Amino acid sequence: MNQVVINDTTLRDGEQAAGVAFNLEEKIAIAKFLDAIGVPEIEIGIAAMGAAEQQAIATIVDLNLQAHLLGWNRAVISDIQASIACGLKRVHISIPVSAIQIGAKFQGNWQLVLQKLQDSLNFALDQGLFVSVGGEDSSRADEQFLLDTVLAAQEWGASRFRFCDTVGILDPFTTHDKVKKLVTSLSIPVEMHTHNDFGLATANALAGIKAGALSVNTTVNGLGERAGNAALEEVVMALKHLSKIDLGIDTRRLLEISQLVATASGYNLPPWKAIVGENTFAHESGIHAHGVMQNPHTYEPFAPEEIGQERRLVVGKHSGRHLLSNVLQQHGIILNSEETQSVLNAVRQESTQKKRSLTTQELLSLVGVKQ
Ligand SMILES: CC(=O)SCCNC(=O)CCNC(=O)[C@H](O)C(C)(C)COP(=O)(O)OP(=O)(O)OC[C@H]1O[C@@H](n2cnc3c(N)ncnc32)[C@H](O)[C@@H]1OP(=O)(O)O
Ligand SMILES: O=C(O)CCC(=O)C(=O)O
Repeated sequence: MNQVVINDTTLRDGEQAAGVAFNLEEKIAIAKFLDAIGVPEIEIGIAAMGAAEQQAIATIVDLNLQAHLLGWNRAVISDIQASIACGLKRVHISIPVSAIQIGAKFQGNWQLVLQKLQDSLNFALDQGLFVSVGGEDSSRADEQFLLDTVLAAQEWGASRFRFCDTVGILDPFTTHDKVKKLVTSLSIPVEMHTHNDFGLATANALAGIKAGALSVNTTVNGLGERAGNAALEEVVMALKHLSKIDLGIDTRRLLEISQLVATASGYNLPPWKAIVGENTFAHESGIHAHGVMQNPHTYEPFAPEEIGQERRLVVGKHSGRHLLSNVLQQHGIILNSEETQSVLNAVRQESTQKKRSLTTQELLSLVGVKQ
């Protein structure tokens, strides 16, 4: 299998999440971090948005990162001129490809859309740029029209095609079928761009890769339009552990970049967020904690250190004797069986009342230890 690459779009689709607006420092920090952990390509913004965005793009270009930097454009020559003015050498040109999108935006005039693509593509190629072409709403497009469009883009000189499940309506099986058809008919690589409206963005990205896609769009924390995109941390870890594809990303810093983007976006993650949520390596339930204390693999799919996280054993409503004794022993407290059960009952009561697990201090004061 050829090497699969990440093209992270936290700074473009990620920032399109309603209510998210990164400032220049945050954009620079995110771009540098993505580069530092080995993300090979970063979609850094939309120059057509105006002066502030152009300044941010140009500043990131000037950082001379290892990663390839890509700018997002409509099939509009002035958009591409704006990208060029920022110093970008790679541009992505997007056109709508489904009947519903072409109907709403171009009154159903698909010839006009193709003409705009050809004109803007020619313009970008004349400037010596690498050009990726995106099919907005590829998943709802007529399959023959989509294929004809992509074949035309390939013939006109596009270097890659982005298959977009713009409204996240695919499942992994349908994704695999659709992407396989494209991959077998094209000589340029296919890139996956999947949305999470039904919670399937990562699964669909993986299905596309299994079908032969060689590039995948991600965003840190899955940030993005509506329910978001395929999450960088999920795609990287699922490919590594489930598909045995190591992308060479420094996974030990995934938690750190997740926290950076969460802060910059102004949105905290739910504790159960896959890979980077604060509970992904926390064990409270008696049976789980007992198992983990014998062998962490009983209830952990990989070691927490692999993403820069730490394991936590937490005493709460669902805890059992083994966990409780273990925690108390760490504080020099050894109880007999009856005493342990009585503390456990008190833990259940207090935890239910407080609607959370207990801090060590709260546990110790239940046992009568003064701190
Ligand atoms: C699925 C996606 O995520 S696509 C990316 C979406 N991202 C964004 O929209 C964020 C950044 N966007 C912006 O800042 C603005 O929308 C701009 C600068 C691109 C355009 O702004 P405005 O000129 O004010 O237009 P507005 O956003 O209201 O409407 C979009 C226009 O682009 C046109 N358009 C939409 N998609 C495309 C396309 N792929 N190629 C060419 N034109 C397009 C629409 O038909 C409409 O054209 P019109 O002004 O001639 O009617
Ligand atoms: O890049 C494109 O072509 C469109 C990307 C996009 O954000 C989407 O379709 O959801």
